[in-house]
Amino acid sequence: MLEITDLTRRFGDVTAVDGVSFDVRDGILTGFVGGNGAGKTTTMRMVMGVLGIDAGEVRWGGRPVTAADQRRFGYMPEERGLYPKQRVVDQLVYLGQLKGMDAAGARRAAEEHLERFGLAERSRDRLQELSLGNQQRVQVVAALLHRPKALVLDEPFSGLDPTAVDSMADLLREHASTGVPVLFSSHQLDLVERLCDRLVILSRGRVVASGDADELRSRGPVRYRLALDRDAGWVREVRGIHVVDVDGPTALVEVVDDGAEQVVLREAAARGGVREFSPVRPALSDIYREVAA
Ligand SMILES: Nc1ncnc2c1ncn2[C@@H]1O[C@H](COP(=O)(O)OP(=O)(O)OP(=O)(O)O)[C@@H](O)[C@H]1O
Repeated sequence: MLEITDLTRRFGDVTAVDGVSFDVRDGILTGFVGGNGAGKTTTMRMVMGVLGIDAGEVRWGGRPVTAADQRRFGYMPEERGLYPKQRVVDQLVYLGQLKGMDAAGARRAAEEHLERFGLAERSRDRLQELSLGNQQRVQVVAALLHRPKALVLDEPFSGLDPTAVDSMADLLREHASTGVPVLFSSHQLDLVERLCDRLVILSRGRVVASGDADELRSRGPVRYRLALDRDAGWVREVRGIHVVDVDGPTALVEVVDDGAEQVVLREAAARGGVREFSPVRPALSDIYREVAA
């Protein structure tokens, strides 16, 4: 497990990362979400040891992380950093060797992963001849090649088409299922919600929420959908609720005072013609907007 405690980094007057704490647990995917400039990249760089830490610490396996540990992690940096003119497979073999693999083992692993991503036929191409999405896949292969002990990926899904997103997600899940902690950043909340076991939401350098999707949703407002066979405008008169929307015979209401939904239900039943009265789980995007506001 990677434990990130009170991590802080300043650039001049800007505190890019401000006392950030969260765990990246073994065997699951943790999504790191936040808007532009929230501090995701800076946090990941500190975890990987490519940027100094002003305060706080990163622990691995219960003790402070070392440079030797970080070499055994897989990292996909924001600045992708592969060589455009070098052939795909040669560059993967080279990177594998830098990570301590022998040439034959690195070649085998590279070919296996390229095959997996449908890139086997491109392995002799120069990187710059590939589409941006395929270059991205090669970049992820580079991070995975040496069977890393932990994976830290900065925006691995950006620019990928839906099929590539699915194959990338399968690959990450497969690695996670071998007990590896996986942390990846993304702007795409819907994607993170679909793929992740846990989410960490960052805003202006601070963690504003973390947990699994259900836990986060349960912090959101409780809403009910009401559908009648006649106009639902009367809900506006009910106390203890906030009316989010009324559209003819349907209404969406938010419970402000505990139990106020029962008042709505009783009133609806008394008026007759209730077709539906059901709780609505808030979308994670609503929670995100609320906590990141
Ligand atoms: N090397 C640097 N020098 C000065 N300021 C920096 C540096 N790196 C990051 N920052 C600032 O730190 C803050 C956090 O940036 P960071 O890149 O970590 O955010 P992010 O969440 O990864 O954003 P994005 O999703 O846009 O990549 C921003 O205000 C950014 O301008």
